[in-house]
Amino acid sequence: MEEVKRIEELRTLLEKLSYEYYVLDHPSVSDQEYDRYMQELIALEQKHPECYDANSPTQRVGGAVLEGFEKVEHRRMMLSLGNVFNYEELVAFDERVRALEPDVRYVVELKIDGLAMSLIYRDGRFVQAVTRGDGTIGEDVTSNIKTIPSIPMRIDEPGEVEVRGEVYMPKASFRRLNSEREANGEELFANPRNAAAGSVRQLDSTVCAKRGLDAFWYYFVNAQEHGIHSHEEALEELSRLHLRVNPLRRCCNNVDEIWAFIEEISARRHELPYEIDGMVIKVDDLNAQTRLGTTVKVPRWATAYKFPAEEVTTRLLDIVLT
Ligand SMILES: NC(=O)c1c(N)nc(OC2CCCC2)nc1O[C@@H]1CCC[C@@H]1O
Repeated sequence: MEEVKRIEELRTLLEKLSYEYYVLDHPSVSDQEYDRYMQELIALEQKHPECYDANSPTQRVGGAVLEGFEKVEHRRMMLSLGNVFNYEELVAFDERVRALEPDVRYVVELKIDGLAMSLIYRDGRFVQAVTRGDGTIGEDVTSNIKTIPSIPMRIDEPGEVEVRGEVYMPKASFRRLNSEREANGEELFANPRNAAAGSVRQLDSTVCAKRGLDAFWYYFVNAQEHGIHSHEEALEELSRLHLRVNPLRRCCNNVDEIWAFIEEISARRHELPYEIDGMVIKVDDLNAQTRLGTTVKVPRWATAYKFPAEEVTTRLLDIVLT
């Protein structure tokens, strides 16, 4: 009986250590100690097959190679974003919003250049990951998304929880992958976004596991049913559930505050360890979002400011030099 209790103890401990390392970036034990606990759990699980749990820390990688990806219909459409390209268009967006919501407050986030993803948890356990696809129908890429160590396999929230965010390939992973491919005479990926998309579409999750993907989560579906009233609160709730949320964001009360943040980030985006292709400006209050609604595919309560396209050379230099 002791060993079965130790299995649950180790699962909980390894989840905590994983959270500290991959989400807080503040490990409390050495890699060697982490590996010792993992080896102990693997050995105990082999002795007790009756304790098998697909959400155990030992089950992130491996499993069968898939024939293809199941199509999945999203409960709620995964929206895309309209774009603005300059200050004047940003002012026009704000005026359209303010016509309905005079006291609007925004949350401005980085626009991670990856691929949109939906995670489904049921009764506190990760059950499925689905790509955005066309917004209505996506693909089940659960086995690949399980390999991303910053994504918790268990959360402290009952019932059905869906969160959405962006899976991306950090610049360091991209450089390493392309130098390996170059050494093997393989075709290189053009950019981290393509490399992330190609990795998530691997039929063999052990390949995806080696690609060093990560993710930021930015949307709590049905947040209002969980007593959440604003986007900022939703992000804080995602953090409380141990999901990895990007801290580089700012609440803004007007266009000039938004523009100041855009200029600040634009100046330092080459230092970031991941690629961004703009900023996302969202109305903070969830009731105001509902009142503003959406068009066919994009919200009226959010827009993306896109950075001006860069010379190819600077982009390549950026990836090589940083
Ligand atoms: N790429 C991003 O970092 C990002 C973000 N920070 N926030 C959102 O908010 C969604 C919520 C409803 C409409 C857009 N979307 C993002 O990316 C979108 C998802 C689909 C197309 C864009 O990549």
